[in-house]
Amino acid sequence: MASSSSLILQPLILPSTTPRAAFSRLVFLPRSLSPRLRAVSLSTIAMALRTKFPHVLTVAGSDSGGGAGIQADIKACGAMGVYCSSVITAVTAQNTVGVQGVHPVPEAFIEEQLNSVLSDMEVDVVKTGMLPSPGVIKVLCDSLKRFPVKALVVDPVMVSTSGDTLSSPSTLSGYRDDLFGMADIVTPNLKEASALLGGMQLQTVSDMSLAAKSIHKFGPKNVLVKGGDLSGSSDAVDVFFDGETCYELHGSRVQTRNTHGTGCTLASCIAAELSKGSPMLEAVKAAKAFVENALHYSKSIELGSGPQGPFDHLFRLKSPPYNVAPGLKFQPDDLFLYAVTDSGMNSKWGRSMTDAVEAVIKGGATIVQLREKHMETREFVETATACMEICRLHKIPLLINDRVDVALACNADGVHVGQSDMQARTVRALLGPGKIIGVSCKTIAQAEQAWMDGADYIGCGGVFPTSTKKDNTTIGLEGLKEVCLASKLPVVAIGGIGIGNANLVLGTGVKNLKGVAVVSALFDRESMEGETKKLRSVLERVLSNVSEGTVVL
Ligand SMILES: Cc1ncc(COP(=O)(O)OP(=O)(O)O)c(N)n1
Ligand SMILES: Cc1ncsc1CCOP(=O)(O)O
Ligand SMILES: [Mg+2]
Repeated sequence: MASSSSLILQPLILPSTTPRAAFSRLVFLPRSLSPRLRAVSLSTIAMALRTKFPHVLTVAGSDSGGGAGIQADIKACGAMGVYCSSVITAVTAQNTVGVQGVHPVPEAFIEEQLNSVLSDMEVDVVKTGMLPSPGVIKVLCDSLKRFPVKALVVDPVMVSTSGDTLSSPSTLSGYRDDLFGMADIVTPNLKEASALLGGMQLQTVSDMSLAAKSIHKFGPKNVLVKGGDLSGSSDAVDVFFDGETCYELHGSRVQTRNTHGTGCTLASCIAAELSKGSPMLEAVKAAKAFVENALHYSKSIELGSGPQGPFDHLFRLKSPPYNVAPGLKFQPDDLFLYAVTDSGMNSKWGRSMTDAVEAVIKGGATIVQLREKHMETREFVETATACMEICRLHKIPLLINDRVDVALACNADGVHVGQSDMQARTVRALLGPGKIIGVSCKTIAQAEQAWMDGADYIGCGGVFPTSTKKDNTTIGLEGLKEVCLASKLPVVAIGGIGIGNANLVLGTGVKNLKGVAVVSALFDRESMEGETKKLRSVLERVLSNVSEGTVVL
């Protein structure tokens, strides 16, 4: 083995994002190598370590308004951290009012653009948008046969939301007979799915499932039917079919006029995620979350006088990182065993907050809230940051009680607020759409307000008398049921709950009552892990009895 004196330290300039990453890429070569061999070795290593930049090629039309088409695709891919090249199939004159003109690019020149990019630039995924004529579809299919790529995403753009035609009806057979068979996914909206299926009526989610299955027969590996235009639906439901299973993907319907380009963006984000190596369903979910976030952040944009405005793909550049960092997405079932800490109890038993959090997670807690009424702010942030690390490791959401500032500082998954804390609507504005917000409610009116304010769940209680929270009114099981039945939100019960009475709570069998939140029954005990395990097994037993129809009291 060469001694250190016979080694040269040869830093290679290789793609790296941080100084630390650059340092870890320094390469040692023996001094004894001839300069020529050294040069050859270095270039071989450089080639081997070269970072391949994920690359999406979009084949679509230009939107002069910048909200949809090629412009949306490039911005979306950039926002997802992916390189995007573009083959332009048509130039459109459009704005927020509608499409004023379409100027198709000659097919031979589309072919030339495809050749230029595909022959040279290592494209991973091709995404298609506006393909104005059957001839363009044929040119594209031929190019893809000559230059195969890892995946093909087809957004069968036919008519703009303003009702203007973007591709001739004769393209329908080109899509169905030629392009779909090569596609990894096709992403029609309701109108496009209906046109592809000869005018089939699509009015419900089950119609969408049928449509997805029928379109799958044309040959694509996966189909996503987008339900953004489904009338009477309070959320944004898309149906994904992978040839075996149909999935309903629910998202929140963002109230905004700035929706121009959502279809192009969704398909581009799917392509971008695929180019990074994500599996298809994960790519679709990530794309849907991106679009939902972008719509949220763009609600206040005012551009143009028409009915449909553009949104901001690059919202992440302007938002503080804690607002957009992907945290744990809220799942109502996370409320099943909700552990709420108490520093008084921890110090009584001589344990740190981190040990306490680790113990309840090991015992089976499904979500944790740090409820610290007296801790100094600096200590609270440090403790919360340490607890966040533990929770992240175990994929358990961590919420902060009352203190939005602490939640922001430690990038917690969310905040729980009560009726005298900051209003949930303000918390939502500060935390952004991706974070979890819980609100304490004792009445139907409070539950309605929590829903309107954008809360994710309700904490309802005290169900039984408790000495943990002073002067707290007890609402009983009846009060709990009343709030649950009046709200669409998932509910967690709190107050005086433990191993001895958790069955009474979950045994009510109310559908949106998802779990129990517990302080003293876990933290004012010698073995927190053991107590959490016991409570979890009680809850699981009740749940299985309830789902079999037996209510255990
Ligand atoms: C899950 C859960 N539900 C209710 C509460 C109570 O919150 P709040 O009414 O703000 O009272 P304090 O906890 O702040 O005393 C909660 N913390 N968690
Ligand atoms: C925070 C809170 N909110 C309503 S009751 C309560 C206290 C619950 O504590 P315990 O589980 O010890 O009864
Ligand atoms: Mg509070």
